[in-house]
Amino acid sequence: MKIIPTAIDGCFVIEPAVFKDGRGYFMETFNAAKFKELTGIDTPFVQDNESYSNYGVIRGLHLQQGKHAQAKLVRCIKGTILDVAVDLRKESKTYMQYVAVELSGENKKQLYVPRGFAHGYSVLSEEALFAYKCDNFYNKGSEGGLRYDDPRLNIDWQLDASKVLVSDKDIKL
Ligand SMILES: Cc1cn([C@H]2C[C@H](O)[C@@H](COP(=O)(O)OP(=O)(O)O[C@H]3O[C@@H](C)C(=O)[C@@H](O)[C@H]3O)O2)c(=O)[nH]c1=O
Repeated sequence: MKIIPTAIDGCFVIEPAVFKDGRGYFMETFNAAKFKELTGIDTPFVQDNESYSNYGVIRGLHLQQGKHAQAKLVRCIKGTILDVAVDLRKESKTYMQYVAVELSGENKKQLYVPRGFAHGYSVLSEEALFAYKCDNFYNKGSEGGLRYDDPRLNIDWQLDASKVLVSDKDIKL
């Protein structure tokens, strides 16, 4: 397992060790002890989520606020996505800056998104299976976010604009 820092403090990429053999491969997708040793974060992840989407879907940019804030450890099991984390920590040097990382079933990279970030992703492949761990429970009443096309961010989601599919909830952000 390797930790690769990003341009934003506290947000980093994880490359798990992958053991390939004649049968296929094996990898640890999360190991609390190694995670703590390498990152210093003693994370009590309490919820695991999975979502499936087709090409053109953008989910985000989401966060939960206040005491319901969530850190997330995200990965793409199948397909390819562009994962985006926007720093909304008011005191941060990189406030309103973002990291964008391609995560795929092939590269097996994970992104750690700290509390105080808005998070989203676009689906670049025909289909994508996405999974993530959260260190706080889902709380509908504390949901907030930014629109995927917020002009202050001007994120290139790497999609054909005519194929973009966003939920009604996310259009209203
Ligand atoms: C996120 C979530 C949703 N739900 C329900 C609410 C709703 O009826 C249905 C779909 O919810 P959403 O449209 O919010 O799902 P989605 O747009 O996939 O929301 C997710 O997007 C990504 C980018 C994130 O970062 C996540 O934290 C989460 O906000 O699932 C839960 O029951 N538990 C959860 O933890």
